[in-house]
Amino acid sequence: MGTQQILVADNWTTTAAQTIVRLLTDAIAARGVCSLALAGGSTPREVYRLLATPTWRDRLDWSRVHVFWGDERTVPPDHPDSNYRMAHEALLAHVPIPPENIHRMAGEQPPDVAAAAYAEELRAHFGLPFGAWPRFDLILLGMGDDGHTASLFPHTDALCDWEHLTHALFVPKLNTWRLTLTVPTINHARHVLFLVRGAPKAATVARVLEGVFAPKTFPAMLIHPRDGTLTWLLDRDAAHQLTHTQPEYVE
Ligand SMILES: O=C(O)[C@H](O)[C@@H](O)[C@H](O)[C@H](O)COP(=O)(O)O
Repeated sequence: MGTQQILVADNWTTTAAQTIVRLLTDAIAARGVCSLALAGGSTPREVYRLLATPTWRDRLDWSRVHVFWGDERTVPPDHPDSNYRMAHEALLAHVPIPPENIHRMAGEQPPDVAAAAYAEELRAHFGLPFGAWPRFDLILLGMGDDGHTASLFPHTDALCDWEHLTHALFVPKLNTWRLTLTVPTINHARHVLFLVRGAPKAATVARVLEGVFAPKTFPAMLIHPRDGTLTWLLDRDAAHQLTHTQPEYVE
């Protein structure tokens, strides 16, 4: 069974970067290469920008890093809403990562086509026999104030997909389609790191970490790596409604 830790960091962005570099460095030392799935949205942008600065950029051998996405919007890669575009602008354009190491979800394709193609790309990269699951070294996740993570949105069919590596889903509240890794794909990772900050997320953080199990309403509750670590990295604002959980406070 996996392990869970809750960290509350005063220097949240630096702690996030340190954690990512440590986990990827360990993976490279162990297997010569690592696989990182990026989160989208706005929260991780500052972490990506820090990782792209010269002092941080040189802490990783980017030739040994393969970058994937946990989810993507159904837009072209140059669209302002694209998670690929955000990561490219904040990080990937500034580090010496070979283009072939960047595994983009094709948001511009029809959703089902893009999801199936990404599943094939995962099978090829990880060399998966049929029925096997990819084992990412690190998956970064954000969380919406509705408890969604990646594009696993409340009360959608994506939450019940225990068969596929990826899923294309229509999200009624957004009136749009999304692409996402499925719960089992995420839960087969070696490490999952939730990056959540800010007071607006505090009530949902407390509900997900301390409330009654209600995964259809709070899909982040579904994330528990079977044989890996789950780390919630919070700032004090996002953690301030926790009542009986004992987080570890770090600088
Ligand atoms: O594509 C996305 O939007 C993300 O993958 C999504 O799961 C995000 O992490 C949450 O919505 C939080 O978004 P913020 O960081 O912008 O609050």
